[in-house]
Amino acid sequence: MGLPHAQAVPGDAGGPGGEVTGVPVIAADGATVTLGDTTLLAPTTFAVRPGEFWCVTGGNGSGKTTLLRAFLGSRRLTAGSCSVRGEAADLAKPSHRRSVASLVDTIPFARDMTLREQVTLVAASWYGNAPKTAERAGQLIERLGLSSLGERFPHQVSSGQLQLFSLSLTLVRPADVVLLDEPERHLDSDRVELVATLLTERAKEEGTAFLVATHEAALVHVRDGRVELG
Ligand SMILES: Nc1ncnc2c1ncn2[C@@H]1O[C@H](COP(=O)(O)OP(=O)(O)OP(=O)(O)O)[C@@H](O)[C@H]1O
Repeated sequence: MGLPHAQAVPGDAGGPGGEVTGVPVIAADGATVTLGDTTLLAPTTFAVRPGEFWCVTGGNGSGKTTLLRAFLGSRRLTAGSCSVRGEAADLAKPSHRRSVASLVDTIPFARDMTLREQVTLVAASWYGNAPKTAERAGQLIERLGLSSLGERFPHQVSSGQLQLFSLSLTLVRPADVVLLDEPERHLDSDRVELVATLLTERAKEEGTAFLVATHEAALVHVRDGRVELG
């Protein structure tokens, strides 16, 4: 018996249900992961263009994290392909790592640096050590409501605040594609709205493509397209 197929659902901005116009920045073509008799990801096909915000939905164990890891290049497919800017997703390629920012697996924190220092350090590694870099980091910290916590260490903030800090480490760098696995973790509904606004603004203003695995209606609501797994 063949594997079930994932279903791509168009959003308000049009999606895979219709013909994709423009060059997709990420594309899955029959992407499948099996391990022996176990299916981690059923064959999945869709394409996301620059500036689009896509959600990946489906029940627990339906393959959302597996799909994100396939685009990250850390999970090998057993059939089909996942490509970023026309090239197979492969973590070993510097060009791939430059294109893709992610919060899929836990980001390690430095215990002895403040939140602001860590976000600024990541920004400086991409944009150089300049006053404008610190300003950029500060603006993101402020947008995520962390300004008053910037001088604290990771062990001095709550789980939701740590999640916002992880998001700021992910979003402070340039990227063609951002992969997020349940960014709503530990966040109250006001913070989820804040994050949804920030992400969709970045998609529209900077042309970043987002692929976001989520169980959160507020994020699904703002999508341009959706991949339904399971
Ligand atoms: N290393 C592994 N070996 C065998 N099965 C695995 C492995 N990793 C994941 N799976 C299985 O693959 C399926 C997909 O897992 P995945 O983590 O992608 O699901 P998910 O949709 O992200 O789930 P959740 O909503 O619970 O986070 C699950 O049934 C899981 O048990």
